[in-house]
Amino acid sequence: MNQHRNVLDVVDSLPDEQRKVLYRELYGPEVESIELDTELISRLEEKEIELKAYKMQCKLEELRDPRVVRIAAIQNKFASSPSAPFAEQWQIMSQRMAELIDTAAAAGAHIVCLQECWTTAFVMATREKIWNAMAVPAAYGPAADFISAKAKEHRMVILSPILERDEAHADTIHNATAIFNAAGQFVGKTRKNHIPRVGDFNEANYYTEATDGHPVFEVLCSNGVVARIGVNICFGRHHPLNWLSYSLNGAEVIFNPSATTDGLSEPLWSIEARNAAIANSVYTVAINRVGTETFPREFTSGDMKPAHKDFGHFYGSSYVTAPNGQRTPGLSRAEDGVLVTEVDLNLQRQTRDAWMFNVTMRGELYRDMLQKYCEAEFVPQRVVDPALKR
Ligand SMILES: NC(=O)NCCC(=O)O
Repeated sequence: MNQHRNVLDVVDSLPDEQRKVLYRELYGPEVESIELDTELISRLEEKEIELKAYKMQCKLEELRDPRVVRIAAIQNKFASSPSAPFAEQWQIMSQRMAELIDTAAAAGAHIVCLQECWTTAFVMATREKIWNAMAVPAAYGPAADFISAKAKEHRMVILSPILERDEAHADTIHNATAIFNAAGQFVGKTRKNHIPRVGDFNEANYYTEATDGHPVFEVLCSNGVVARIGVNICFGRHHPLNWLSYSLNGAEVIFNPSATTDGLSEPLWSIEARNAAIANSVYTVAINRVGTETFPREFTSGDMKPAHKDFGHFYGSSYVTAPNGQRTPGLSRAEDGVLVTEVDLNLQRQTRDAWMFNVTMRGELYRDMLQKYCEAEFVPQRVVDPALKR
């Protein structure tokens, strides 16, 4: 069996009747595919780019116009080699990214998000500081100029997750996402709130937890729709309060640019971003890298395993979930791809009106719990079985 088949490939190979039942149970009502230009698809085959496009369902409302936008996720391998000279790595990577962004534009995307730290290999496993040389400023410099030009060319909002060098703050390094509007202007940046300390993800050697809260960016799409977007970077997807905070600040779509490997998180992948969409009545866009990145020197991870030069396979499988839990099929586990999803942002309010999680959330209950928990004198609220009492 092809090791890169995923659950939907298996579901798709079933007889129609069974496929429909399983699909409904796993992913909600089946999403509609968007017809794509066959010439475009064959051009993309030559470039080894998978393009999938879907449309989420949403009811028409009597008093509000639909607010339809196409949101896109890009997942890709590191196109260069981590052993190549740094300038060459950037050149090859940006060339490949140009093809992927052009693909999203050709499929009519209004907002596109790239994967976590797209400008570099996922170097943090090594703990070597030489890679800091590849960090770039968010608002200016090579990555910003490149993304700004692409945003302007395609009149597309672009979310560009980078390894950031903050020159104004003593050259510190951060894991950030820069947001550019459809005119190519820098809108702002946001940083990673939760830094992993698991497996080979040794990111605390490079940067610290963000202190900028949960900013939500209100952006104007080229079709006139205003969308409110948040960016929950990678490891933050394991933290429900992180998702909640973007949603409380008004996010309608929360992107989750990630880099995560099969031995570690794959069983969690299809659950977490989808659950966050349901719990917060938002669209979520989970994006993961693909491929295996081999570094020039061995590293260890304090887990008693032998030294190694790669940290496993990034399994892609990027997908989108709607506020009502309906989700798209994922992109491939192994190939570069672009996932375009047409959504009506009105579905957020429709879902809230139906389920009322926004009304039943009991904010004050959890405010009080967290307040107590954060105090040094915190005593857990436990009731002990008398049989256990001495
Ligand atoms: N990039 C990153 O935060 N990865 C951590 C591993 C995971 O969250 O699955």
